Amino acid sequence: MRIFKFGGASVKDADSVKNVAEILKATEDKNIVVVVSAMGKTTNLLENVIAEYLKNNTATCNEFVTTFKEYHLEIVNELFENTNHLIYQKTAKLFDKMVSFLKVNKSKNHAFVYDQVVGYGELVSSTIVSEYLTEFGLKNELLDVRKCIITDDNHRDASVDWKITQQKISEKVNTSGLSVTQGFLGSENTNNFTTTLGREGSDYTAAIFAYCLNAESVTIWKDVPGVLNADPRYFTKTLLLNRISYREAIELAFYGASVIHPKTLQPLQRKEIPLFVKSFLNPTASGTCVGKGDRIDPETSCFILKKDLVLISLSSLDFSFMMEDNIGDVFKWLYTYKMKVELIQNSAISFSVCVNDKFGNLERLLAKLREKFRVKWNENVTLYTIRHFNPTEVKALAENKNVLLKQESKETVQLVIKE
Ligand SMILES: Nc1ncnc2c1ncn2[C@@H]1O[C@H](COP(=O)(O)OP(=O)(O)O)[C@@H](O)[C@H]1O
Ligand SMILES: N[C@@H](CC(=O)OP(=O)(O)O)C(=O)O
Repeated sequence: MRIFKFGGASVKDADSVKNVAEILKATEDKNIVVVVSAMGKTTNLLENVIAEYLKNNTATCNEFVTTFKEYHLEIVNELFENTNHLIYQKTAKLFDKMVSFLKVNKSKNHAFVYDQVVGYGELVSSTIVSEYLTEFGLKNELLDVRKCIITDDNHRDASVDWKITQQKISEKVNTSGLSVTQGFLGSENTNNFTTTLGREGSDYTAAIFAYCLNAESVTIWKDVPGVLNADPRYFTKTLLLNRISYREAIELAFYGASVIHPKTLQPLQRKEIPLFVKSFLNPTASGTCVGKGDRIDPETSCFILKKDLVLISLSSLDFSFMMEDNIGDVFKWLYTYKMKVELIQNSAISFSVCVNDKFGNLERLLAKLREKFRVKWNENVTLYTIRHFNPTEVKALAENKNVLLKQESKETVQLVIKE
């Protein structure tokens, strides 16, 4: 049994969906679970629907809904010649369900509404991919992942209930055929409402299936040749990493190498299931293999960056030390306001923390911190991380940049830079 994950870029238009079918056709193994994400940038589009909906901007919300429908219908029109094909009814049903949720919903809980709406990206894309594979001659079963992955009710960042999920996946997945399912989604155990596993969480979905099915491997198909030693969006010279250890991959993903979702690696490492990162543009190339061991091949420095972070610097109002009690309070509030902590540094009377304000709570956090500390902050900072650095590279990176903070350990240098 193998797990293949196709992300937004690999199903962004009709040609890409056709390419997915070609990749599956060329694979000798027929026992595959295919995990698909929403097409292209659909999740961003649905985030706009939700934002406008919650602001009661009905006209703008409806415009985004129309764009969502038209985008998918254009892909369907190109994929299916028969205008009476069942796919038209199936997609129309999903569109109607989404719209009627928006009509009848009374909840103002952003995270809850978000999960109920954003999930339609994956529900529509998996339906189109599954129907197209059938049309193409690849018999498959469309699985509702919400009947397989069971989570708590922490909407937008739900945690998996591994015991029930294991049981459900074993029951629902036909291990001798091709299944297509949705990435990113789960459902609440108590009432079946849709939950999501965090943005870009479909890689993690693939790892959950792999873990529960004791899969032979996971392959995530990307628009890059594999894991590179630097983010190709920001660095012109990059090198393909042929092989990396789980530990190295966890570190890279944690520091922000967005090619692999950080939660993906732990379940795979626990069962020593290899992860292949391959190019859907060049499927026969070997890509990157993440597996056992402790090295990276080739041995090289890796450059990662995270943008749009906030650096908060605190000092005590009365010149007292920043000790356990003060720091304990800071962490309690960071947790309460759902800040993702990227880096911390402290001295006797000051404490700096670089955070990702994923849920838009910065103002509230700052207000709370001001009750107890002198607070300074810088928005829109970038955190650069260099693993296996050499000093010349660090110097070159920092040149002509406004470095607000630097932290160095044996293997890693991190710089917080105001661009
Ligand atoms: N170290 C890296 N190696 C390769 N790609 C990277 C790296 N860091 C960031 N990326 C970015 O990750 C993208 C692929 O991941 P992602 O956008 O999540 O794909 P998908 O949504 O299709 O699954 C690449 O297009 C690339 O811009
Ligand atoms: N569609 C979701 C989940 C996901 O993982 O997408 P992708 O595989 O395209 O990163 C998102 O954009 O967050």
